Amino acid sequence: MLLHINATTPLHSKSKFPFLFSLSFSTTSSSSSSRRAAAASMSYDKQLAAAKKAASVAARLCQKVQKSLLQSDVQSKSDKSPVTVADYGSQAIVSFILEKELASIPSLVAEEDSGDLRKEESRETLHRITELVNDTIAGDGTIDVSPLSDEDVLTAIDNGKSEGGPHGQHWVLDPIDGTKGFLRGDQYAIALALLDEGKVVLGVLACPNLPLTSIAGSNLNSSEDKAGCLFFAEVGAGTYMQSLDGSLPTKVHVSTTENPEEASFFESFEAAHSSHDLSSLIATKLGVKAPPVRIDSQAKYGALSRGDGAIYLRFPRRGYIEKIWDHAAGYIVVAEAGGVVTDAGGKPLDFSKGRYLDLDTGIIVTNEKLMPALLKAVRESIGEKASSL
Ligand SMILES: Nc1ncnc2c1ncn2[C@@H]1O[C@H](COP(=O)(O)O)[C@@H](O)[C@H]1OP(=O)(O)O
Ligand SMILES: [Mg+2]
Ligand SMILES: [Mg+2]
Ligand SMILES: [Mg+2]
Repeated sequence: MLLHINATTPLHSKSKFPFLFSLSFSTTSSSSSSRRAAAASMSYDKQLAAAKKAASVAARLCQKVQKSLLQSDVQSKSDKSPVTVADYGSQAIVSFILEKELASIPSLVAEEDSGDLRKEESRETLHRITELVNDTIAGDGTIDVSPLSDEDVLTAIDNGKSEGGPHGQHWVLDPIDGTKGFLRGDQYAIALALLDEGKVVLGVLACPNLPLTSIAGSNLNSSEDKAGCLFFAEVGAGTYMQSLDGSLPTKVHVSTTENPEEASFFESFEAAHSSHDLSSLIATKLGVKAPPVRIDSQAKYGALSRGDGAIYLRFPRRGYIEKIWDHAAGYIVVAEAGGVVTDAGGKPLDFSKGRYLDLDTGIIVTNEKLMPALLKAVRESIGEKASSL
């Protein structure tokens, strides 16, 4: 293991953030060096700048809504999951800003669509979303555009209908990941990533309620630190974190612990999203001593990327199909920080198959040293659960 004290960013010759000071631990790995090699001829700096701007402005819209959430702001989708004016507003803003900053309509794979908003009974809701989008854009002060109409907002939302896939570039967006956390006033994230030829090449996670300081051992939902975090990663260039109000970025790295007794693990706050029983069995088998840290959304990946915890376990109920927007940004934020993300069978996640992830049972995340023991504990625990049914 090497200890780097960086006055610039000497990670590789294609230095992305020469103005940074950072203290980081790093390990050399074949997977990260091959990612670097693949990235050597490609720069996504312009797209990353656009993505950071889009996610930050969308986060402002979400913060405004979370402060004054009205009953009428929340609706139910056909799958019974909640959706709010902020989910739609955030998607419209990200879609609109990407188009404006990059001067072309983005191919966007995003969670929401305008179907319900086009219904007659949603007219008032749509007006409220348009008003929120226009107020947020005007409040930013750097986006030169005349106010958007309801139709402009619907069109921006519907840009998110792309199917993704293995060819070309596609943006991947969850405008509010963790809507249930958002409604509770807890953690949520605006998660934006870029796929190039089926691979995630950059990711941005805006986490408005995540403290800038470590949440290890603290009650994160009552923290006084309200700045919010913006994590960003570009393939081959590492992961950085800054405050949502624009502090200097610092480089982050996953926990390097090899000892499960020192490791804490993250899982969904919602028991309906991931089996708490199975993760408890895995943690016990592995020798983890600390109780689980339950957080909504991809904020888990952000917190993991800076070493607040060492493991993330996610086991949705049988039959639930994971979507690429629920993991793409989080995946690269953790991978570029030195972490490993696989399905429960140890296979890397494949983001090239369209809107869905095709995977074995669940998703697990940790550092390279702990992964073999974690995979063994996962395999044994799943086996025990199956034989006890
Ligand atoms: N039944 C479910 N099982 C697993 N995940 C779900 C389920 N319903 C919604 N989700 C999605 O899981 C993610 C949040 O999981 P968690 O917060 O538990 O990590 C969100 O993307 C949420 O969607 P959404 O983006 O609509 O909030
Ligand atoms: Mg949703
Ligand atoms: Mg989501
Ligand atoms: Mg969502």
